[in-house]
Amino acid sequence: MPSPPASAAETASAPETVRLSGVGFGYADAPGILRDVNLILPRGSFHFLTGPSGAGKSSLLRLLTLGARPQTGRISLFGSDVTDIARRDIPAFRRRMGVVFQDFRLLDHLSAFDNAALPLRLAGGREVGQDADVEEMLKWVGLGRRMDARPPALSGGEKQRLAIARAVINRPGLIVADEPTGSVDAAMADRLLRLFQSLNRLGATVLIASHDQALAERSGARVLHLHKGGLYEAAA
Ligand SMILES: Nc1ncnc2c1ncn2[C@@H]1O[C@H](COP(=O)(O)OP(=O)(O)OP(=O)(O)O)[C@@H](O)[C@H]1O
Repeated sequence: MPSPPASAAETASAPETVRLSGVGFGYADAPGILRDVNLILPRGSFHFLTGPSGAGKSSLLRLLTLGARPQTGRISLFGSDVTDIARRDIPAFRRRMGVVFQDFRLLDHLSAFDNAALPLRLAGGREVGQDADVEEMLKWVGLGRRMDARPPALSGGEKQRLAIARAVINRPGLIVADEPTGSVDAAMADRLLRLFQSLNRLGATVLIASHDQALAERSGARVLHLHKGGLYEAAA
């Protein structure tokens, strides 16, 4: 995989990247999705989040990525309490996270290359070597021959791999991925897992929501399980 750019993966001195304390969350027609959830992701840790469909995995990730606010409890990221964060302060936190959404959220009018390069462009400027980093990352996820294609011309698995490349290109301190291997075969799932593991070794904190229990077990990562609103750590 590409060598890390000068910007360090993790700059905060806080020992925990994520802390949820007594978090409760639900929707008007689906209350109590999360009840009194406590979670600490130490800096540089790697966790899988499992649970049946509808258990609230995506909802939990949405809280962590500041796409929703908890109804009770507190959330802190990189050592800062973000429970009542002002909207204008959210982008600064988001720039420190790489998020792989279940529905990919790619920009259809941009090429695969430009989608993957977007976080680097948003972070400012075009540093020497950035384009080579993007190319190398796209090759790593098997899109070396599809760099000029736009998302509507990509398969589901290709879109998923592009979404992952975009999420990690900036070496974020926190990587949050929602079913990042749901559309790829087992060999590619293992390859993507290795990418997340490499980034984790470089210092990133990683949380992956997945139905793929076997992948979670193969990863050797700690496994968190959501069930009936509660979060449990599976026995090692
Ligand atoms: N925007 C929303 N408005 C109302 N209800 C919602 C909304 N988003 C999710 N829900 C409901 O909240 C519950 C939890 O959904 P969530 O997507 O968090 O679960 P999940 O564990 O990620 O499921 P899956 O594994 O199927 O992706 C489900 O019952 C879902 O129907």
